[in-house]
Amino acid sequence: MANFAERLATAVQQKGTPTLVGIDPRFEQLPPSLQTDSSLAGQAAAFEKFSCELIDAIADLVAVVKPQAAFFEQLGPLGMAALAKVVTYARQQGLLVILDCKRGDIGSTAEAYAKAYLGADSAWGGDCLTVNPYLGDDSLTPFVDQCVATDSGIFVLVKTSNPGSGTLQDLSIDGQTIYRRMAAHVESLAAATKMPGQSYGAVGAVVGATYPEQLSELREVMPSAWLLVPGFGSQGGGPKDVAAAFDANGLGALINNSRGINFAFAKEPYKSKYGEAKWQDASAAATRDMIAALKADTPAGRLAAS
Ligand SMILES: O=C(O)c1cc(=O)[nH]c(=O)n1[C@@H]1O[C@H](COP(=O)(O)O)[C@@H](O)[C@H]1O
Repeated sequence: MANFAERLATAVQQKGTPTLVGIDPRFEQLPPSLQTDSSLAGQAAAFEKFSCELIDAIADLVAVVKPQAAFFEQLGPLGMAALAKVVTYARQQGLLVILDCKRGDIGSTAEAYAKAYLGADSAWGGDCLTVNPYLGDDSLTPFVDQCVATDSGIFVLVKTSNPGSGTLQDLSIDGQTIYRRMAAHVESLAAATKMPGQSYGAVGAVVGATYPEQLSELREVMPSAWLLVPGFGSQGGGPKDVAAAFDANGLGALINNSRGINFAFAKEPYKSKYGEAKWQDASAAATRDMIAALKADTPAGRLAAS
């Protein structure tokens, strides 16, 4: 099997878009027809149905999905079982799966997380995992080793999209911000996991669309790292904000949109056109619109198939 960076680049080229659909089910925001049973079992069944139908709606359009574990985890074991089925279903539809679990712990424990989530033969079968690096460099090593052993990948939090991300990440130490220092470490891991002739390694970085200046700075200092860029749509980021995340070929960045695609049926212009009854069509239309916007206003327009 090709390594993660190569599989990702190939998949993005084939679909011709860096659009990443986040799967973030919220029971009270699901189409009302799926809100019939609010017991934990009922919610878990609704999440599974919603997620799989969402995957059906967008599988031909995008290369990657990112299920957010938190929404499934809040339902306990039944939610986690639903998440496992969603991951399997997404992979069966030919999509790459980034498990958004934001794991991180001391090295010996991180090893267990890495084994749990990374690789086709792991219990969760993820192609990729989001990782919280603030326990330090040794906490990342087991994830990186597992990526190399199983042709999988990780995205490390560097500059997150939330309003409070500056509290810690923007602090300056010896004239350098913490996020910039983390970026240097991610770049060294990305470069070390790069195969000869490849542009990117198995280690990528999360950088929010809500901080376009930092996104531009971080693209430059992490030339070997794929960027996962959340914050598009509901958090305020737009195509122009993410344009600097790409390389000259339109590769190197995945732009995530969760709520804007999941619940498109509840917002104009999709609400009037599709409504709740055709919520899957609304999600597909919102995805197509995002693809078109990224194509028009970012280097993603240079992707071969676009
Ligand atoms: O790692 C992430 O995906 C992530 C990092 C970050 O800095 N900001 C961020 O919003 N996310 C996740 O990306 C998704 C964004 O959702 P929307 O704002 O609905 O598009 C959520 O699942 C967040 O948990």
